[in-house]
Amino acid sequence: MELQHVSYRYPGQEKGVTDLSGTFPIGKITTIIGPNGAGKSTLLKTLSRQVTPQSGTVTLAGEPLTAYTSKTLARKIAVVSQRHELYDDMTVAAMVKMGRLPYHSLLATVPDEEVTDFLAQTALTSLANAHLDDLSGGQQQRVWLAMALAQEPQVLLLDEPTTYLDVHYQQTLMTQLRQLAAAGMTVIQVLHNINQAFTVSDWLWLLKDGRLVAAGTPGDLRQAPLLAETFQTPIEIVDVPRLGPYIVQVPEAT
Ligand SMILES: Nc1ncnc2c1ncn2[C@@H]1O[C@H](COP(=O)(O)OP(=O)(O)OP(=O)(O)O)[C@@H](O)[C@H]1O
Repeated sequence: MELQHVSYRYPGQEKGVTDLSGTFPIGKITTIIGPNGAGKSTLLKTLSRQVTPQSGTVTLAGEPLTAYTSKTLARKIAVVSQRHELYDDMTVAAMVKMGRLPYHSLLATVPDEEVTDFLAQTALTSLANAHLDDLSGGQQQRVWLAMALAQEPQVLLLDEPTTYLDVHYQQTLMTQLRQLAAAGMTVIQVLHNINQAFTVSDWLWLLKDGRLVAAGTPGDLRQAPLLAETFQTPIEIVDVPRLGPYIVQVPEAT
C-alpha cells in the first residue's frame, strides 16, 4: 500500500492527519507508533477506507482505494476490530462466517467447513458454539482476528491488537503476525508498547501531531533523542543481556 500526500480532517475539526506519504512494504510488518492523538488510528482508517482523505491518494496494488468495490476491497483488506456489544448474541462460528461474506451473498450459505481452518489457527475450535458475551476479552480478540483471517486479505490492519491480551497471548499474536507476514500478508498495526513495536516490526512509522516524523527500520528509528522529542519524555536505550537494545523511559532530572 502507498500513500501520496494524504490529508484527512474530521468534519468541522482541525485535527486528523496531514500530508502523509510513504509505503507499507508487502509481506512485512509495519507498526505505527506515536503519542496519543498523533493520528495513528486516523491513518489506519484511511488505509481501510473508513474515511476518505480530502486530498492525496491511497493506493493498493497500484490502484486507488476509491476504485475498488466494497466487496472486492473486503477480499483485499481486513481490519481486526475492537470489541462490539452488537454481536454479543452471536456464536464464534457465526462471527467467523461473517468474515467469509466477501465470497458469498448470504451468511446462511457459508459452509461450516470454510471456517474450520480459521477457528483452528486462532485456537477457537473448542469455542465454536460459544456466544461472544461468554468469552473473555482475550478470547473475543481472537474472534476478531479469526474473522479478519477468514476474509483471506492481502493486507491486515490492527489497531492496538494487544489491548485485551495477557503477556502470553501478546507474544502468541506477535508470532502469528510474523507467520502471516512470512506467508506474504502485509501487516499494518498500531501499537503503544514501543519495545514490542521495535521487536516485531520490519518497518516503523513514527507520527506526531498528524504528521510523519520518520519512517524506517527499527535500527533507523532506535534513537533516544528522536523518541524523546516525539514522546516528550526522557528516553534512554540500554543493552539488556539476551534481549538486545531496550528503550526505557528515565525519570526527569530534578
Ligand atoms: N471521530 C473524531 N472526530 C473528531 N476528531 C477526531 C475523531 N477521532 C479522532 N479525532 C482527533 O484526531 C486526532 C488524531 O486522533 P487519532 O485517534 O487518530 O490519534 P491516535 O494517535 O490514534 O491516538 P491514541 O493513541 O490516543 O489512540 C486527535 O486530535 C483526535 O482528537
